[in-house]
Amino acid sequence: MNTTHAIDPRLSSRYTSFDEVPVIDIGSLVDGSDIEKVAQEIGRTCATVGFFYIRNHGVPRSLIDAAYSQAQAFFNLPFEEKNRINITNSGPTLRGYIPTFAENVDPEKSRDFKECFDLGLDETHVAPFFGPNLMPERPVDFKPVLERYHSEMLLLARKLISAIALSLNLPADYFAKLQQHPITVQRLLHYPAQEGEVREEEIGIGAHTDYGFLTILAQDANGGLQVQNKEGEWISAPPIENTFVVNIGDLVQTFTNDLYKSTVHRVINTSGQARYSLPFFIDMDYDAVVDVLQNCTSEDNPARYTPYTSGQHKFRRYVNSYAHLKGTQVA
Ligand SMILES: O=C(O)CCC(=O)C(=O)O
Ligand SMILES: [Fe+2]
Repeated sequence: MNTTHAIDPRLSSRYTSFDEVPVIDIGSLVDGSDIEKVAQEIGRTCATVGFFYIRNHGVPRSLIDAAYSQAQAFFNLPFEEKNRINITNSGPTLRGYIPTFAENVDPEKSRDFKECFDLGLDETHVAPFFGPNLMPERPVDFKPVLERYHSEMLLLARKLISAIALSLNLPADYFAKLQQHPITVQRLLHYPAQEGEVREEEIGIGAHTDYGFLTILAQDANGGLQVQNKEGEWISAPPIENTFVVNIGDLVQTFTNDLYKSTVHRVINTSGQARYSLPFFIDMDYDAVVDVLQNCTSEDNPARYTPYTSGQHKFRRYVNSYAHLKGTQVA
């Protein structure tokens, strides 16, 4: 990665050894040979970093490459064509195309210089965040390739989630029971090349935590993802071949009474190139209640959260970040 131009000093990150965002080999979780070992490692990392790379995840390289190709072909379409499937036309489904600056995850501080496309799998289930996708007419293989990619992500997420349950001394299917029809979003992201000095007021994606349970991210070779550590320092999470970046979201932090961290992160694309990434998000069922786990409380450490539903939390966070939802009443 070449840093081709000056960067606002407030945006600098400290490159540290990969140990800071650890790499976990999940081969024995994927093939079932030593689930417990991987679960313990994931648990330790969730309690310290909240972010980790996974290696030996079993997702074919050819499928990941195909998903990137479809994303690039889609974002290369004329704006008017993409804008026909704008998320604002999707009603409560909240799927489709999101132009630059239409979603700002840290709106007080920065505008997000990114465009997105969101799709889901469950097109018949009836609840907000579910329903028909808004699919583009081109590229022709967009729908089948991305649905396949999304399905693979869901399978992988379920394995990781069972490991998270085991790491908390819960039955492997503890969370799965609250994820019969989970809200999922497969997002495609395009961060256009930023010209001139990159300033904090306008970066790829502003500082935020993820709203859901778990995120699995494929990032291209251009870098730019930064993760905030306990001291408030920004640590780079550079691309590593044949890995995904996994992070836990707000729902896990609530379930675990802050034991596991929903870590703040952002993207600053100083590569001088267009950057693409493919984050997959999984929450719980829309109506599932997110409440502090009993085994994460004690007399000295009472519950720090009052229960809420998964859908309620996601919708609140959307209202804060989507221009077209500003001012919407939230239950
Ligand atoms: O593009 C990335 O590397 C991260 C994106 C992200 O944080 C998000 O979509 O929530
Ligand atoms: Fe994120």
